[in-house]
Amino acid sequence: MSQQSSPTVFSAGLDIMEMYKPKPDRVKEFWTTLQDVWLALYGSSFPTVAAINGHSPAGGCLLSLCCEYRIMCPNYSIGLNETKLGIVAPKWFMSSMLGAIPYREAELALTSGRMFSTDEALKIGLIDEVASDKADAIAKSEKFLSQFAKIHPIARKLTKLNLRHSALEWMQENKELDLNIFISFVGQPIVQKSLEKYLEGLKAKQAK
Ligand SMILES: CCCCCCC/C=C/C(=O)SCCNC(=O)CCNC(=O)[C@H](O)C(C)(C)COP(=O)(O)OP(=O)(O)OC[C@H]1O[C@@H](n2cnc3c(N)ncnc32)[C@H](O)[C@@H]1OP(=O)(O)O
Repeated sequence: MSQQSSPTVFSAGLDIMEMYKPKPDRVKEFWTTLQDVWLALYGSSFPTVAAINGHSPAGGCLLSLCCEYRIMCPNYSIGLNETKLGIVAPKWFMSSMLGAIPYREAELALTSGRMFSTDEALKIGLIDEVASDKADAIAKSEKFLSQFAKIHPIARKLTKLNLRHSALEWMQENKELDLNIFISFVGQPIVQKSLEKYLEGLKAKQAK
């Protein structure tokens, strides 16, 4: 079960400061750590559920998409908003989203970098249930997980991993390629300019 202790943020996604003016000695570790987290969580043989008790943009949304079930508290936002930062959600971010919502919804959401409210996310299937608060989200998560007590664990595990096999196999075979794409993409001046503008927007919002 994945849930967070911040009062309003489930996960703010990747640290933009690691991508803005990236330090060559850190960038490889930064990206491979993310790949490894995804491999471990998306490929976990255990049943997994995200209790989303706060905003969940980009990498935060990805974290929840790695789980089999998502329960979200009201009045927060969730989505893969990368295009709003002038960056591109990698192939495996996209395939994680496609595991939850139909292609058409994913294409519209990804190309516009749309963030969904809790109710909108429920409507398109990006989340599975709405909880009234964190305690309710945890109770609902436990209820979801408890149903697997009656299911043969090996049958459940093999079914899950077979369904996720091609995405997991792609990553295992292409970690280096994916890292090189990230490094060359993030180093481009146009990408750096976009990240700078996005960070300025965040600061301006905070100053209000
Ligand atoms: C081919 C490969 C291409 C590359 C692909 C890379 C994929 C990228 C994935 C990502 O995850 S990118 C990150 C996307 N995240 C966001 O867009 C979140 C932006 N933040 C927000 O929307 C809000 O901050 C919030 C999370 C909703 C919280 O709002 P709140 O009002 O509570 O706080 P703020 O005042 O906005 O922020 C406080 C403080 O935190 C800084 N900050 C917020 N998010 C990030 C972040 N992701 N990285 C670094 N810093 C972040 C924000 O600037 C404020 O900083 P200070 O002014 O206090 O220094």
